[in-house]
Amino acid sequence: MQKEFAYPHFITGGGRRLGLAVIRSLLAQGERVVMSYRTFTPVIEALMAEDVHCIRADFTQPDTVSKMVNTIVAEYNGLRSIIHNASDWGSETDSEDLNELMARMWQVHVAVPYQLNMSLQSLLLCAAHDLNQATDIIHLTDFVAEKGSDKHIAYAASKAGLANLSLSFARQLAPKVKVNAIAPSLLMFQEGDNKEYQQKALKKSLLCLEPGEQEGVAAVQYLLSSRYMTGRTLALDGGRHLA
Ligand SMILES: NC(=O)C1=CN([C@@H]2O[C@H](COP(=O)(O)OP(=O)(O)OC[C@H]3O[C@@H](n4cnc5c(N)ncnc54)[C@H](OP(=O)(O)O)[C@@H]3O)[C@@H](O)[C@H]2O)C=CC1
Ligand SMILES: Nc1nc2c(c(=O)[nH]1)N=C([C@H](O)[C@@H](O)CO)CN2
Repeated sequence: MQKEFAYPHFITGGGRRLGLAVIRSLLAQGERVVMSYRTFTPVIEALMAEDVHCIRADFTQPDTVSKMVNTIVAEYNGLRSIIHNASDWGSETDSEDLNELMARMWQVHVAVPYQLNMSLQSLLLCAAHDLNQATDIIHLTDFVAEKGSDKHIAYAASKAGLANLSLSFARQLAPKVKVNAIAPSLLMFQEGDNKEYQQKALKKSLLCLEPGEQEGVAAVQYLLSSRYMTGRTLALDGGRHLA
């Protein structure tokens, strides 16, 4: 199979909300995109029709992850970025088996991002050499990685692990690859969030607003355009750390 020469962005969990918004912003810039999805929906079908390379992978099923890695390595000579967006916001109250919950949180938020960074870093380095500019790894973490969460304990711990990956990979891959994190506290509510929950969540920050997915898109775009940031976290939290 002829290898593709344009260096695409690779984003995980691109089928909805922030991941999908990031894809749309990259396509609008004329960039090529490879994405992973877990659930096939009409959105995925539409992205395929727009020449987005959509690869199915459930991060709790290692064989689907390995197959995805093999596909990317076989079809591309380099990657412009890896954006780790896929996430499972698991909670202790919704879980009957806490060992399974912790294992799943670690798998989705730490083990697979680690595997992808280790397996695909040569493609990032190759693109950086050819483009003569640094390429990027971006981890979507969470405000609670630093502060903890009493309702999403395993989730918060796994996001802290993901945040730590940013530090290690920033050391390992500099100067050819920049590695940063984005830590939102609130970007957008879930459809099922009731008014009482939303009001309580909004009051946790100084700015008391739901910024929406474009706040996250702007942060991704900043990191991709920055020439001098690595090993850092962009905190998108409305001043919650001071509230
Ligand atoms: N929304 C917010 O306010 C906040 C978001 N964040 C972080 O920002 C990022 C984007 O948030 P948001 O858009 O709300 O995320 P969502 O929870 O809406 O979507 C996450 C994506 O991850 C995918 N995913 C979930 N589990 C798996 C799995 N086991 N294997 C593969 N993919 C999986 C989903 O795939 P599919 O749809 O195909 O099932 C989905 O597309 C996440 O990392 C999140 O933790 C942090 C703080 C606040
Ligand atoms: N994977 C996800 N992680 C998180 C989500 C989400 O919808 N998906 N949402 C939040 C909330 O914004 C929470 O911080 C306040 O309601 C956190 N992480």
